[in-house]
Amino acid sequence: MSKTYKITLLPGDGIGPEVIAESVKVLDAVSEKAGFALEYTQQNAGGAAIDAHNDPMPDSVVETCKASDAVLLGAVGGPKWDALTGAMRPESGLLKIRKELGAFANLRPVTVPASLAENSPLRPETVAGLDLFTVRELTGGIYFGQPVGTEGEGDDKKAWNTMVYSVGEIKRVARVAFEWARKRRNKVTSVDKANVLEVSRLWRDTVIELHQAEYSDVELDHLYIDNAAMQMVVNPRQFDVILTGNIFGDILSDASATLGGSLGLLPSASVGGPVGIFEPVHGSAPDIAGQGKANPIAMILSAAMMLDTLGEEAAANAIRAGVEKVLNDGYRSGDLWREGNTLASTTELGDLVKEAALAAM
Ligand SMILES: NC(=O)c1ccc[n+]([C@@H]2O[C@H](COP(=O)([O-])OP(=O)(O)OC[C@H]3O[C@@H](n4cnc5c(N)ncnc54)[C@H](O)[C@@H]3O)[C@@H](O)[C@H]2O)c1
Ligand SMILES: CC(C)[C@H](C(=O)O)[C@@H](O)C(=O)O
Ligand SMILES: [Mg+2]
Repeated sequence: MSKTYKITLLPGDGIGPEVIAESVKVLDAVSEKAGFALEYTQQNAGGAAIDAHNDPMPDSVVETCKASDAVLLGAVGGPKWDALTGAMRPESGLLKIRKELGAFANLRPVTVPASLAENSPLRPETVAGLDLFTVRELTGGIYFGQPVGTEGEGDDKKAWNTMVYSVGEIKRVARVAFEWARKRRNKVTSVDKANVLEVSRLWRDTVIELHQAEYSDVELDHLYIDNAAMQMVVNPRQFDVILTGNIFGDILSDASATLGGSLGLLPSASVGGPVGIFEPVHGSAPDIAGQGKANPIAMILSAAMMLDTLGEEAAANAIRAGVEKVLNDGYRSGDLWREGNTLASTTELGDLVKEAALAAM
């Protein structure tokens, strides 16, 4: 009997459904060849769930996710729902599912194959062959801290959010970063704002203590977030694993999209709980939705990270090899296209990656 994994698909909004379809196409092909099966349950999330159920993440969807082996998520949000506030926003639905699944560590790798270096807005020699890995805390910090509120009227109207971390929250995500560093080039750069924020002072002290107690074999340094954002584009090769909090990681990981030249390339895995969520770094890209222009590679590589987590590394590696082959052969969606490349649509890229992945098995 071949192994069957239960996957919940949350395509979401905008380009979410378009890129999810390509990842499923690739997954179906490699799983069949590798001899395991994926059984999908598709549910609404974000704006699509607001439209269908008046709730961006209904409890029934959370229960389906909890009962599965992994969740593949496209993207949520868009102009249609932008006037909504608080828990009714599509983005709140995403925060809810991350929290409910205990996905406190968001892994955001960035690799730039030599063939992509010419597509980067940065110099090819700055980015060719680059390989870095951000571990972003995902269920705490200013996204979740209390109190949150708005009060008053006119010029006296105020609003506030609170950035809170406990030692326990910092330690558990820092451990993830140190463990990944040991499997990679053995270096962690912790990014904070300890020159200004109490919460960052605690972050830095806790990372230093944990490092001394359990991970002194790993090289550790610290950068302030403003400097880190600058270093990311000027000298990205200094980084191996970047460890940072929720909002700094959000910003820094979009900045890291400049390295390969597009957000449409960056996958992520949100892990730590019993069921992982595999979601591209990008959003619903309303500006290109419905036009066949979306780059499906971020979503396809997120699906590969899902297979790694399920223990199907051979199929995951074949997907990554397929993506690399297609890029080496010069195919590009519009976000990356330059003179000399071959322009490909979302579905064409999915087909090409599928064939190249199968050939790599
Ligand atoms: N994980 C998520 O669900 C997620 C992440 C980020 C933003 N969002 C939401 O998405 C909506 C749009 O946000 P935004 O415009 O700030 O960010 P975005 O990531 O959707 O788009 C930013 C830019 O990158 C481009 N882009 C993104 N993904 C691409 C892809 N796969 N292929 C080609 N180009 C791509 C877009 O066209 C756009 O120009 C908002 O509602 C936001 O809250 C959701
Ligand atoms: C849509 C939003 C809630 C989300 C985040 O900030 O975490 C997104 O920007 C991301 O990077 O996954
Ligand atoms: Mg983001």
